[in-house]
Amino acid sequence: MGSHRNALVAVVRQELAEARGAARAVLAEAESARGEAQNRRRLVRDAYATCLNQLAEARDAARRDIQRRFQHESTRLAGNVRRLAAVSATGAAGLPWRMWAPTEPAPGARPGLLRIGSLNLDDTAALPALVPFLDAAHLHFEGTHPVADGVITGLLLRALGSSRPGDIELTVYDPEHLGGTLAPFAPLGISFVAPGSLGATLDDLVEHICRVNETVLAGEHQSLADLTAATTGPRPEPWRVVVLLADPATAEELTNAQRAQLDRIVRTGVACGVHLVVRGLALGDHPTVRRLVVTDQTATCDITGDLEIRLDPPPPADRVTSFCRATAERLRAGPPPARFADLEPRELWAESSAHGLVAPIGDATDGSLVEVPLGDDPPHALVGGPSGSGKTNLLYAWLAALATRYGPEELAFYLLDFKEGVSFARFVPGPRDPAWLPQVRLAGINVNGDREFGLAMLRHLSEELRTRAQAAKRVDATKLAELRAEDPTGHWPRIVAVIDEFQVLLSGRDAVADEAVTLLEDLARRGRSQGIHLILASQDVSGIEALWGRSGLIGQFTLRIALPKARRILADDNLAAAVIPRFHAVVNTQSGTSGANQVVRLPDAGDRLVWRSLQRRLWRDRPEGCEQPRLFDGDAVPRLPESCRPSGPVPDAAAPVGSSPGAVLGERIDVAARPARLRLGRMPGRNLAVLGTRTEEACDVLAAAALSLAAQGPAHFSVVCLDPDAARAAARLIAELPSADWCDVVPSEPFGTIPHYVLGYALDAGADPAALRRLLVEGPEHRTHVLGWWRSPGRLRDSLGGPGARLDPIGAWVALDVQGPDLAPLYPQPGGPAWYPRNRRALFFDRSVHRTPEVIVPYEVNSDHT
Ligand SMILES: Nc1ncnc2c1ncn2[C@@H]1O[C@H](COP(=O)(O)OP(=O)(O)OP(=O)(O)O)[C@@H](O)[C@H]1O
Repeated sequence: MGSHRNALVAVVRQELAEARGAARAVLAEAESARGEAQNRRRLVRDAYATCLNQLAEARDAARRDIQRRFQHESTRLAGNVRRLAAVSATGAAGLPWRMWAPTEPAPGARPGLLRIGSLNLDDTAALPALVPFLDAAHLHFEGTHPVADGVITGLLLRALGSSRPGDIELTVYDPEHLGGTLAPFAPLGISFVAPGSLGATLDDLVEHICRVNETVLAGEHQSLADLTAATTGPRPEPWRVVVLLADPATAEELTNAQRAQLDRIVRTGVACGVHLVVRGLALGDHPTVRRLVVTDQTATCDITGDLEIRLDPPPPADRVTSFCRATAERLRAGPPPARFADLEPRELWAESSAHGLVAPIGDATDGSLVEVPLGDDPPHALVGGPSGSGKTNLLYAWLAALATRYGPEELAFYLLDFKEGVSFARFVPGPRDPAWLPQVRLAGINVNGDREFGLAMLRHLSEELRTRAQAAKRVDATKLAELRAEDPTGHWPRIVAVIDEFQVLLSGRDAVADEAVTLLEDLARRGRSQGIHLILASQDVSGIEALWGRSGLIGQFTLRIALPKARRILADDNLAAAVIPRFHAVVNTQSGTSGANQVVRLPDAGDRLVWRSLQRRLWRDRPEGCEQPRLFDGDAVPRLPESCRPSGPVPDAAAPVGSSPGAVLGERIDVAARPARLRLGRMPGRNLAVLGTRTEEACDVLAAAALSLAAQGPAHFSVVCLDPDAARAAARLIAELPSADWCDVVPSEPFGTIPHYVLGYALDAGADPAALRRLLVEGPEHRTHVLGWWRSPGRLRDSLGGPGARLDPIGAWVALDVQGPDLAPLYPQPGGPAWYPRNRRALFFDRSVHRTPEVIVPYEVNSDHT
């Protein structure tokens, strides 16, 4: 029993021990799980906190970024809007009242927007609040009447101030105050509609719209705005602005018929330039109606939605009145004359000159531009007016109008001014401005002493005429348009040759005048069909009279332009030029007959800066290969071209010698500015005498001749200088020549294997006559030539042996300050050439090539060596 119990106890004990052990294990496991869970919870808590922090940071960063972007974008957009506003409401349309002044619109500019106040957006500077009006909208106001009236006053002043006087006709219906609300505008001659006459006014407006549609737009244009944009010149019809300031009681008085008329105007008015500004009357819905609701100092507009507009104060009444008075005064005086810029076309170089040249030179008294034609009829123009009457100005205006319409492929200018002055110098590159007018091929300035250059230009044009006539003949064309059609790839621009003070060319009974008249007659007669047009201008009635004597010539100049007080430009019984005011001109395309006059107001085209900016624009657009014009400046001394100087290695004595090297003596007075050359072949008489007392010029002629000869091949030079004043120039020349020696006397053994040139300075001062004679007579056969300077033809003869000495060995001469008759012994015709010495000009005669002598300009050779 006892053992049984003990065994049971042991079993129980065992089981209890096991259960305790199991419970302990479970407990340990639970505790470890709990520790783990607690750990996880801590981790999750920590992560959660971190996450919250990170999210807060990210949110703050995103918010800051959004705010920055918003700020940036709103500033940018506001800037855009401000810039847009600035171009949409320029000058009088947008300036604050304290700075306000009327501004004339640019030609062809469309009306913009008008400022009424400002828009305040968060964080950005205020933006201007603008509304459309002319050519765009009717305006309808609701709200406080006095505030609306102030806004209307401002809008009207801005619209009037940014358009031309007379471009807006104002009608006011103001039954409450009988016109008093807009009384400051009264000086403009506005129509006030009496109470009870509104119906008639609306009927009038409807009729006006019908008329504009029928006769002005005529189905060809959608609106007056389109028509104005398509044409140059003033607006065909003024805008009609009708202000209706009613009160609700009046509104009820509108009859059904009146309401219907008002609705018609709302629908059709804007296209025909009729605009309503209405306060106190209902206006039907239409896309052209803009609605503004005004309260005390603020407004909203359907364009800007809910944004609040802070209204500008109304303009001061005295400013409105003074503006209206000034405008009325300007209206009475007529429109201001066209400005230089008004002559410019909408598009540069868009015209073809195939059928002629048409360009405005100014405007008529009604403001429309007056276009002057040149082509088959009229082909040439005669311009006249006394000194200071504005001829140069007129030519500037005309040339600018032509040069902006016709590109260099269509038009070429040849410009010559015989006045003392440089009026055409602005068209060619200068020291301060490298630009030139791309159409100008040639410009002559300070030409008054050099009639030969006028002749050279006429010869050049004559040559061009011949080329064109031949080309036309080949393709059976009778005029330029046909030639251009047959030869589309050819370069056949119309040529306009302007000769200011042309009478200088024709004055005098000499060979220059005779040839000039012959060439002018030919150009005038045949130039018409070949696209060569002459514009002759003169202040001198005797010059014009010289033309009247030549009916063959004057008859071709059917276009006449007479400036104030011009005489004999128009027909004798046509007195228009005597009565026109300053800065006006009479344009007459019927040879000046009375009845064909057109009076033109000329713009001021003289401003150098304005001209320069126009010319720069044209110059930048010049086609590739457009060459710089040839400038002949009578006051400039040309430099010996580098190509005429020896350069590089000394010519090899074994190199071939040309059969007749050419000595360059000076610049020819011709269009190409070629050097005048004397051929020195192996023939008798191939020597040169430079005659005259002007040491410097004589030295320059000899130096240019010697240097140019040295540049052409191997040659030896012997320099004999018998005048101490020329010694310096002679020494300088020797220094530059590749092979030269200084001789005290004329060389006695002159003949060698290469050409030998004896340069004699002041040979009349004691050269041995026999040696000199032998050299002159026998030298050329042996390629030895004398290039000598004698101070007069008499002393030349003396140095060759005295009164009986023959001058045949002198085959060519250059005369400086020697009178024509003194040259008779060296000239084939009795009496000598017609020559009156001029500074820095010389007469060159080569017996073997010249029929008559040629005027040349001695080159400056050594100015850089002193
Ligand atoms: N339409 C114009 N508007 C304003 N000023 C003008 C106008 N036409 C000419 N002038 C001015 O009048 C002056 C004389 O004009 P311009 O030099 O053209 O006359 P001109 O007949 O060529 O005189 P001249 O033959 O003596 O040179 C210049 O100062 C010029 O600026």
